[in-house]
Amino acid sequence: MVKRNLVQSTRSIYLGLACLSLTLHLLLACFCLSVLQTACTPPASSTSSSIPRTDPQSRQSFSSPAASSSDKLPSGLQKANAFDPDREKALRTETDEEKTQPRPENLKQRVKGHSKLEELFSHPLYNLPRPPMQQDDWLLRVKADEDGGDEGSEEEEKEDFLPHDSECHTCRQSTSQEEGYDETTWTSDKETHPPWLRFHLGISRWELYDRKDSNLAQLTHYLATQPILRAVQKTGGTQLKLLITFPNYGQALLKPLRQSREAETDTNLFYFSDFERHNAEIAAFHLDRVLGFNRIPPVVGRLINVTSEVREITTDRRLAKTFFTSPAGNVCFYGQCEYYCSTENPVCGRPHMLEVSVATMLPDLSLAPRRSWRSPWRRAYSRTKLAQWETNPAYCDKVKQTPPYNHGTRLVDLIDMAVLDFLMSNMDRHHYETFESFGNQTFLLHLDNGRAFGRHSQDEPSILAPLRQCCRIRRSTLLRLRLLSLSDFGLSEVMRESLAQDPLAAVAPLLSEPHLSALDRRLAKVLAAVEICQEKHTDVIYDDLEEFDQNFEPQAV
Ligand SMILES: Nc1ncnc2c1ncn2[C@@H]1O[C@H](COP(=O)(O)OP(=O)(O)OP(=O)(O)O)[C@@H](O)[C@H]1O
Ligand SMILES: [Mn+2]
Repeated sequence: MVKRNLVQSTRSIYLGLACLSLTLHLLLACFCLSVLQTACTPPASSTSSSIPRTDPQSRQSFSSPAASSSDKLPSGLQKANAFDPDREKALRTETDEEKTQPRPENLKQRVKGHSKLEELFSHPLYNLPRPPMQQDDWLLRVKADEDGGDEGSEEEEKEDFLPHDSECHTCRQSTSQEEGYDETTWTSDKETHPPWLRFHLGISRWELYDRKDSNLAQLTHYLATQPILRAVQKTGGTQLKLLITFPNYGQALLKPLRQSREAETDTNLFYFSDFERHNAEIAAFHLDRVLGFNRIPPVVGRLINVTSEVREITTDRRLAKTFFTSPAGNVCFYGQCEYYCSTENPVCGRPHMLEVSVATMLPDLSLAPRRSWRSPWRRAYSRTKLAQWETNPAYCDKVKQTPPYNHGTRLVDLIDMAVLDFLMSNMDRHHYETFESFGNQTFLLHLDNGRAFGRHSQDEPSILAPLRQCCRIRRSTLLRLRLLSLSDFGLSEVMRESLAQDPLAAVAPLLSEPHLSALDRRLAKVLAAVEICQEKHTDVIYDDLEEFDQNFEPQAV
């Protein structure tokens, strides 16, 4: 009996021990699993840093060293994280956010692969070698540190960069901190400069900007998104426009929407009476770039709140006085200027939001003076008189003998401008400007394009008078025009694609289809005009490609 009890109790002890050992094994297994999982999951910071970034600014030197080093992660490491659900989610969120942002570079990515615009820009005619740059080929230079000491010179440089307030008559001068301006930390190091300053420092004797410079996309993004700290009326010219200032002292010229994009200019209206068009300013910048000129300061479209971004912040009393609420409940203003600044011609938000064009300001005149030239093909600006060039077919012979058109590239530069203006039907090119420091050896600034793209159903042959009368054209311009007339590219197609990069394209296309097809029709007319010239003359082509390789003549061009 005693023996039987002993056997039973021994059996239960063994059973208990077996259960205990099983529990311990289970616990050990759980512990191991959890430890192993932790070892496989990267720390939070490395998860986010391995996310591919499409934002070019995150690649810039402005980003922290940690962020930039993450871009250099070996591809194997990035692959190991590919199936992390959290990371996948974060990736999706970031991509969705980016999609909603009006970033030109995002749009560019979406069309990548079959982008006619990119194909065009990769053509040798859009990548012509420039002669080596001399010091005086740059418009501005960062002041050299004469003492050799870094710290002292930084202060000096900061002051050199500060914009002068030449346009501001009614506003206060005050310290930046009070007004909400950023503290400037710019040094002679290019990487510390905001996009507007890089643009200024990149202006050369030959062009306003380098199309391939990544700063161009940053500058347009900057213009489209920076908070507006100040808005005052801009003097000069005849129509209402504002000078706006951003927190890091960048400035831009703002032109408001005054008539719908579809409205064709009344044929009975004098060319100098038409309203300016905000979309014309934007489209002109794109057209000039597509033609390979790079002579228009970058312009973007933007939706602004006229109440919070103009009325409530303006220090311009003359402007503030003209605000009112329309019977429809929209906030309107009309400002003070020569043309259309009256209650009968208000600029109105819906009820607050207004489409505008925002153009980068050129360096202040005190830093980079400009010379204004009266165009020899200027219209009479009279209701009764005709200009000389309209009545004298041999007018160009006289111009060709007159400085500065008798020497260098000035005449073909003017003809480039006439081609641009004919394509967009701009009859308002009475003057043009150049940077004084470059003398006569420089490009022409194509400023003020607000009266372009007014009519699509008609072309204006008189705008081509300089080409028809002088029978002269730059070879590189002609070859690019021929390239753009080929079905592989198509001016209207590349323009449609280029304009789709603008933030306002999300509201409505910047140029309607009839305007785009007018571009193709007019391009054919320019090429026909050159052919007629070539039938009569032998010296039509100004060969600016002579010094380069002769292979620029593409087979089909
Ligand atoms: N991006 C710019 N940066 C600096 N100055 C500019 C810029 N655009 C225009 N300006 C200057 O401002 C002046 C007026 O601008 P704009 O010609 O666009 O005005 P406007 O009212 O259309 O003139 P107009 O009535 O003569 O057509 C120009 O002559 C030029 O000197
Ligand atoms: Mn104008």
